[in-house]
Amino acid sequence: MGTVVDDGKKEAQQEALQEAQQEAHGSLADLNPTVVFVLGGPGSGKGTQCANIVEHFGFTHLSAGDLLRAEIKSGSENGTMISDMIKEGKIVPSEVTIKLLERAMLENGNDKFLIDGFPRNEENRAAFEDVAKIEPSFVLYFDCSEEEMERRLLGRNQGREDDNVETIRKRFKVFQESSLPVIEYYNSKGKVRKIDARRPIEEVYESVKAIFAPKDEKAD
Ligand SMILES: Nc1ncnc2c1ncn2[C@@H]1O[C@H](COP(=O)(O)OP(=O)(O)OP(=O)(O)O)[C@@H](O)[C@H]1O
Ligand SMILES: Nc1ccn([C@@H]2O[C@H](COP(=O)(O)O)[C@@H](O)[C@H]2O)c(=O)n1
Repeated sequence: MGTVVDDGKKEAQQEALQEAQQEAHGSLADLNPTVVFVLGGPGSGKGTQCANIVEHFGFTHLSAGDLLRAEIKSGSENGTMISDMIKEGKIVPSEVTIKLLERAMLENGNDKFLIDGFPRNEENRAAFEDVAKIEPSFVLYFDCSEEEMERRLLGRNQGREDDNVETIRKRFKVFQESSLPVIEYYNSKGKVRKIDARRPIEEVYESVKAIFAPKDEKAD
């Protein structure tokens, strides 16, 4: 167990590291990126469609869930807390997730980001707005039935600890209670582009393409 002095030292080191990173990579305000939030229930196909968008439209894909899982693997002091939250389908405190997103955006340096699986609740949304001062251009919302999402997640086979029936149902509940209100918030601002995600991957992508390359513009 660390002493108070050790903890204080660690915090100071982290702050210094963050300042150094900011100096090296600038700030999000300098970068002023285009951001599209990609939302939808677990297993609705967000990651699958993001890969297509990256390939054809020059966006960088940042999945909040992937960043959190990488943080666990890195041996970070937050690793155990994050792992426990993910196993329960709970939402990790915003400051943790936002730091990871901010760092990834600055390190990457692209000015077009698909932010997948974020904001997951009202706290995520308000905190990101506060820290990053970025409004999304729009929100891509993949709408899918729970029955279909559960079928997909049980067949995903990526060894994820949260892809089991018990946790999947908890994740559905969190989506209904915490994430849908965020989608409704953006809908009230005219920012939601809703896609029927129950269809086959290629058909869903046709609808996605129409949003990113309207009318006669063609993707590569
Ligand atoms: N339209 C689709 N039809 C059938 N299967 C699909 C479709 N889209 C994605 N899948 C499959 O469903 C599984 C979940 O997809 P994906 O990982 O893209 O979902 P996600 O929304 O990113 O999930 P999560 O939020 O849990 O990370 C994957 O195995 C993927 O291959
Ligand atoms: N903004 C977020 C995003 C994700 N989480 C946690 O990660 C789990 C997996 O997320 P996926 O998007 O990869 O399905 C999710 O169930 C949460 O536990 C989070 O806390 N905050």
